[in-house]
Amino acid sequence: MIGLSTAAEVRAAEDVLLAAGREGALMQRAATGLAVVCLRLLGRAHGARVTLLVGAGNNGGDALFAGAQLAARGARVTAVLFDADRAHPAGLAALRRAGGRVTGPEGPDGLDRADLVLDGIVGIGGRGGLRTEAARLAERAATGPGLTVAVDVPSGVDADTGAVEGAAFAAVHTVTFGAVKPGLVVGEGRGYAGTVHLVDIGLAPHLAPARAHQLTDADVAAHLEPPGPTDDKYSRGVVGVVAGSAVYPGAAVLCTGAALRTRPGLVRYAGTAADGVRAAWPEAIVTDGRPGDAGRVQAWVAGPGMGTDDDARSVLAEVLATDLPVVVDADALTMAAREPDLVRGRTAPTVLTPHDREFERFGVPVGGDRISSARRLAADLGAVVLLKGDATVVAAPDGTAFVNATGTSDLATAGSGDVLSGVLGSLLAAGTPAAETAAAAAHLHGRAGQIAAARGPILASDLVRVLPDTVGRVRGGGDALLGHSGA
Ligand SMILES: NC(=O)C1=CN([C@@H]2O[C@H](COP(=O)(O)OP(=O)(O)OC[C@H]3O[C@@H](n4cnc5c(N)ncnc54)[C@H](OP(=O)(O)O)[C@@H]3O)[C@@H](O)[C@H]2O)[C@@H](O)CC1
Ligand SMILES: Nc1ncnc2c1ncn2[C@@H]1O[C@H](COP(=O)(O)OP(=O)(O)O)[C@@H](O)[C@H]1O
Ligand SMILES: [K+]
Repeated sequence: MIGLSTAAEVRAAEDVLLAAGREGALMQRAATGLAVVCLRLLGRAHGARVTLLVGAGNNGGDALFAGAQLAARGARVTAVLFDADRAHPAGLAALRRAGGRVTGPEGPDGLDRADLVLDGIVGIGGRGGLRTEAARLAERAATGPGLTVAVDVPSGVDADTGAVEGAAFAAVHTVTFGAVKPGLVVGEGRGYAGTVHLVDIGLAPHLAPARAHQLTDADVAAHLEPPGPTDDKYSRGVVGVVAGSAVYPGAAVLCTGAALRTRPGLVRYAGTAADGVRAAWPEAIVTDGRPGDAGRVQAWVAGPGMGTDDDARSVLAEVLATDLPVVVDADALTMAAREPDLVRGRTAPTVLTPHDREFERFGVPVGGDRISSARRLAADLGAVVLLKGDATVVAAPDGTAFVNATGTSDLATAGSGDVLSGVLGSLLAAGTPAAETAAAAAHLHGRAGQIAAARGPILASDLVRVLPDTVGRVRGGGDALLGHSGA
């Protein structure tokens, strides 16, 4: 599991080392780690043209020291100082000693010919979008030839939330220090950070336990244990699906198929799409009656394509009245938003899976801080909230959160959410803790998207088709295989 630490948590850990007089060492570790990544990205130092955008804080100091290391190896380094009087003095001296050039925001910045641009404008001390001068140069960097690399955090991105208010530096790579910050992997910030590289500067022993996490393939593999010699079709966890309708059986077919393909023990279906489900999945146990007619299950998935009329409402209420885990998706979310008391007060886990428009039906739009929004709704309803997006966020009522690392825009296709709810129901039926299980489902769904899209555009049914292969590859520790960048 990768911990995501806020700026305050990072500063608190830094303070312990600063109190021990280690300030210089911290910055040297950061700058050296940064220079090493830059060298790797450049492939060579000698003759490479590097522009540093340097703000007045320690973030600029990191850029200056790293620039000095690159200059010492023969790179042609130009530092653009936004505030010449306040630039990190030791960093500036080091750059000058190594032969780097120094200019101001109006000077010859080299951006039009740069091989690499380092964004040391602001780090975790930044507030709001970039100021005018910084915004102008960030824009030129984005449209110029140089590979854009952010120092610690892309300037203009809120390190804690990923919110971007105004202009920000668009990085292809971000080299971050001590811990991955949430804003690099969630919301708008994710798009500005690009590939995240974590540099260890010795903070780990002093960091507070993270309240937000990213799962790796190894974490998710623990939810995908193959059956043992004493297992049978019941012991692996039976999932029940209430979804679809006679007119629209597609959602039921996708959801049931995803549940079957994730953990092929037993899936029961109850509802008016029974004929369609039977035809598509002869392995499912199907009834056109009520949930109570379906037989025993260990978790329910309710919602995709089930409608929102009185019949649908009574089916949802029946499922929510059980003491079993329930996934509330799609039409079931619409009904739960109208009547939150259907969910509040349940003792068994409930997992709500809204996208932004469905989330808003519960009263408040998501806004720029997706983790806090998901946490608030989770605490309000006493339910796990899986907020879909390019980086899906999962929050538990106690504030524990997860940000998914495997999202791919290929998942933006009709029925993709129905597949996710089937995967999730299947994993929840094993009885594992709901929030981490929801995060594991989002991870697996994203991996399925990556695998299915390797050959071209995908349909939701392609996700279902590749699920067994996806499970196998995740079990096999596929992080490297699948190009997981993580941190
Ligand atoms: N502590 C340590 O030992 C270590 C710290 N490390 C590094 O230090 C970084 C934190 O440094 P920090 O605290 O000095 O703040 P920092 O991010 O440079 O920002 C302050 C500057 O930004 C400016 N500014 C603010 N908003 C702005 C905006 N919207 N647009 C434009 N400018 C804006 C603000 O200007 P002011 O408001 O003062 O005019 C001020 O000049 C951290 O991210 C990591 O890189 C590592 O070396 C490891 C060891
Ligand atoms: N741009 C994107 N990048 C990554 N994932 C996405 C993107 N757009 C949608 N998704 C994912 O695709 C799924 C879509 O779900 P949903 O909107 O419920 O679709 P549907 O209702 O058609 O089944 C979610 O898991 C969401 O996280
Ligand atoms: K920065």
